[in-house]
Amino acid sequence: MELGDLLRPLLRGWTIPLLLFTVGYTLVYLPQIEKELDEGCSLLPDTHFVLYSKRVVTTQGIGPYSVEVEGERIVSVTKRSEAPKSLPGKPRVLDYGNAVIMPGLIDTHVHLNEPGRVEWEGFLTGTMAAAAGGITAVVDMPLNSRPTITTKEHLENKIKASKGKIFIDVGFWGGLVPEYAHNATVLEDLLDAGALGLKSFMCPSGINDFPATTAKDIQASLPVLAKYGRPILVHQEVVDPPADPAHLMQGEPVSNARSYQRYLNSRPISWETEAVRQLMEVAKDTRSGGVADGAHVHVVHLSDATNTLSIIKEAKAEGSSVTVETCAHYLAFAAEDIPEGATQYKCAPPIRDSRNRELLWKALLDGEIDMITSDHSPSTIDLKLLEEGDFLKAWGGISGIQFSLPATWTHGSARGMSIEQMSNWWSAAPAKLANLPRKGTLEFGKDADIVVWDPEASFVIDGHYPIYFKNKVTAYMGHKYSGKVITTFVRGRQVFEEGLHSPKINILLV
Ligand SMILES: NC(=O)N[C@H]1NC(=O)NC1=O
Ligand SMILES: [Zn+2]
Ligand SMILES: [Zn+2]
Repeated sequence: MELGDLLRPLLRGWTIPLLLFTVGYTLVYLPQIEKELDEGCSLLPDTHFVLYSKRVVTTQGIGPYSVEVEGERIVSVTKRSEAPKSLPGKPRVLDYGNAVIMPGLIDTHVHLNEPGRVEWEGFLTGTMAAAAGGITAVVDMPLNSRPTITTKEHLENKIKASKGKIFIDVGFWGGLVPEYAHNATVLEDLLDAGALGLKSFMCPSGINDFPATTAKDIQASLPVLAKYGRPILVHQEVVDPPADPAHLMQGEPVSNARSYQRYLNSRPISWETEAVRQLMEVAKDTRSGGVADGAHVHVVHLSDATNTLSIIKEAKAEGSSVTVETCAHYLAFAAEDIPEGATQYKCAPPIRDSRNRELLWKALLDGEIDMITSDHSPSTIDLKLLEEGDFLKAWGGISGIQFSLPATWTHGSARGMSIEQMSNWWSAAPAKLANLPRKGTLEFGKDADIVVWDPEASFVIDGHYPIYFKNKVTAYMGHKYSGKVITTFVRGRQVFEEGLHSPKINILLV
């Protein structure tokens, strides 16, 4: 007798129950499993919990508060001198004592380079590093992925490439290049597909399929951006006076290319000042009643705190809709301290002298610079030419997303910066730039995007330090910082806690 013959009479009576079970399983149980999988995206099993510490950064000031999280949102922020008790039937209380509970950082200037250059970085490693650094959302730049994100199709392709690979919220800037700058349909399609705004370069970007735009090209995009109430972010250098050919990573070998001063001379302050002068001319269109009223111009990675900043201040005072960021590395490092051949410090515009660094800090503290980003722009290690130490030919870009918080805190607290100021530059202001109204502060109804960190804990980034971004060459290596991230929550999911990451969460801001 075959096995089937044996089972047949047994199954006969079971046919209907089996059928019912299958249908029930598919309709009721499978969705439940999906939900549990999503819940498994957190290191914490709870979906309703309370965070407490003596130093919570709220819109009412910093102090002892409890922050209640339910699902993805903050459902209450309450002042109280003691941690609430964990009682049966009540949400679990996580008491972080004297640590700081703060809105997660939002880094609006990050190059994740996927698809197309995953050997440089990627969604997985880049967002793991961000989560470990207390960053709960990044906005990815349209370069250096391949293709660059200049059309709707390219953006859709990038969104697809991110599926199942991200630990935090990720949004996207679209790219503005001369080919489409005057084509409103292409730009509108890109914005409709979810781009949070546009980004362009006023000088060669180092990536061939992302050519430079002129101020006129940028001006042409502004009425489209006005219609959507979105910003254009601009890399503010123009090759003026005409090039020292060395800066373009081509040309003949140049003597003393290992000297940082040599590199600094190749990209003078005048490049930055002239670009911003041209840009602030076209930004006049954003003024109230102007042809691009509703659009916004954002200057990325300000490195010069002298003439360039003065022009930006003037444009703001005259009513143009303008903001400016600087990067953690301009606030942490100074040209005089960069060793010969140390190309891990190469970026553009370059890190300038310590006098300028102090002026950048003063401008932040005086409210003249609006926010800070990482401009995390990695490449493979070989492109950094660490052995030759050739500053003129090495890839220009600093990897450091994981260290933004400790670097800002260490250098800022030494200059009188408060935790609330830091939170404003790293969370509230970038949320506004990227138009993310549910993010940036700890308030009722907002996304539960939270970092808990210890300002007093210090550490050295050495060869043993766990670095999560892909290519572990960084300007921050060898330096000592205070400000250790304890844990990071993204929309109520605990995605990082002291060396451990949750499974990926896969949420996009588009
Ligand atoms: N292409 C690219 O990422 N360039 C960036 N690197 C850098 O240091 N400045 C930049 O604009
Ligand atoms: Zn740039
Ligand atoms: Zn950049």
